[in-house]
Amino acid sequence: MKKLTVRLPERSYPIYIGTGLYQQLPRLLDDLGWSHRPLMVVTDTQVGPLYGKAVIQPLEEAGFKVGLVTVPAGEVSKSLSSLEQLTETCIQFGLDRSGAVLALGGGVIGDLAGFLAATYMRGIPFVQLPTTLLAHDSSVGGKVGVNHALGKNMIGAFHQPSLVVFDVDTLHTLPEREVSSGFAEVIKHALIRDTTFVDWLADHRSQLLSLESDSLGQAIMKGCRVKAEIVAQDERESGLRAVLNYGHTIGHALESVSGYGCYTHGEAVAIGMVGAAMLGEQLGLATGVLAPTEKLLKSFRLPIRFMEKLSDEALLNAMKRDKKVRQGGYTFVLPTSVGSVRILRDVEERAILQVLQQLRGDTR
Ligand SMILES: NC(=O)c1ccc[n+]([C@@H]2O[C@H](COP(=O)([O-])OP(=O)(O)OC[C@H]3O[C@@H](n4cnc5c(N)ncnc54)[C@H](O)[C@@H]3O)[C@@H](O)[C@H]2O)c1
Ligand SMILES: O=C(O)C(=O)C[C@@H](O)[C@H](O)[C@H](O)COP(=O)(O)O
Ligand SMILES: [Zn+2]
Repeated sequence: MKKLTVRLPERSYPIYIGTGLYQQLPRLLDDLGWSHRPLMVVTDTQVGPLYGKAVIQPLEEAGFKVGLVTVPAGEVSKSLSSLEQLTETCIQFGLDRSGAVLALGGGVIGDLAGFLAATYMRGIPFVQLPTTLLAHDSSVGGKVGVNHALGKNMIGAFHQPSLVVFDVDTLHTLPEREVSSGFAEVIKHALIRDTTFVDWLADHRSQLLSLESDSLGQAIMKGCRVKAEIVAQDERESGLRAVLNYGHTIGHALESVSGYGCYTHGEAVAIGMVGAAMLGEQLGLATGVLAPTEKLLKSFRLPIRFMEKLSDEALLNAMKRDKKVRQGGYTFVLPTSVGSVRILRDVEERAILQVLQQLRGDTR
């Protein structure tokens, strides 16, 4: 088991990455001083039947009172109506302020259950138990929330977990599409910060896609390290943290305009990173970024173009509502070279339209 600490002034917490970790949950919760606290496990219809018992049984045997609540699998569950249902279940279970939430699943469950924990009785602690590769990103950093039809993650909070336990054994049941989707955020962490990580990903592609545990554990650790270092410097995104949004200006627009769930989050971010590379090169900020970005994403089976039918107007409107926008100007995280990025405000609409044109081509 490997350990990494997210260092924050008032609420540092550990991330454990390894195999067979759910057996150790009672001890890890005891270490937090949580012995015998009531716990509510939040999961989805796909993950619950696979891993619910493995999480709950050791905790019950150690004397914890554990409830379980399940939402439908998929992005549609990241909604205010799910939050309301979860809140009702917690009240009926008798969860009080001595209790805690355990988020067992991918990023949808992490964001939703984390937001439940942030709002329930004005805030109780929670633990992230990520089960997708993508969730190496979502389980770290404390951004929790739900979607609105008009925009991704429009309703939410910053609420850090007390602990992250990533049992990589769970990744062996992930559908192939979700494995690739997860690599989009791993690649993002490399592209924003670390050329050697970019090269390492290209060199280890076949081991990674076949989920070879040593390489996979290393990729998760490297990705979490990039994220943890940035969050430690800017917990609430007053500046630097926005670099973690690389590919998300276009990515989030694609997700909301195509209808949540049409593209996975990772697929949308992959296309968004290609768009950012096109824009960066067009604006003269960078050269030689687009081709390696496209090559790396394609090699991890990720899309690099989007559907013809999505309109410019709808995508631009969504980008105007992006959370990075200040006083109306389109805001992008753009590459300056492979492994480094900068934030650019007030990007001209004409330049964005050219990129959207270049990005069309997926006819699904
Ligand atoms: N808070 C953050 O910092 C942050 C960062 C990145 C992404 N996100 C959010 O994360 C969400 C995407 O997360 P995701 O890609 O994990 O999606 P997800 O949670 O919907 O999981 C993808 C699919 O895989 C299934 N699944 C999960 N684990 C499984 C397993 N081990 N075996 C078999 N099936 C499994 C799920 O049931 C689901 O159908 C988006 O809403 C995105 O906005 C948040
Ligand atoms: O943690 C962050 O900060 C990120 O931007 C990570 C992103 O991968 C993630 O998708 C996040 O949820 C986006 O945040 P948002 O504030 O743009 O909704
Ligand atoms: Zn993301």
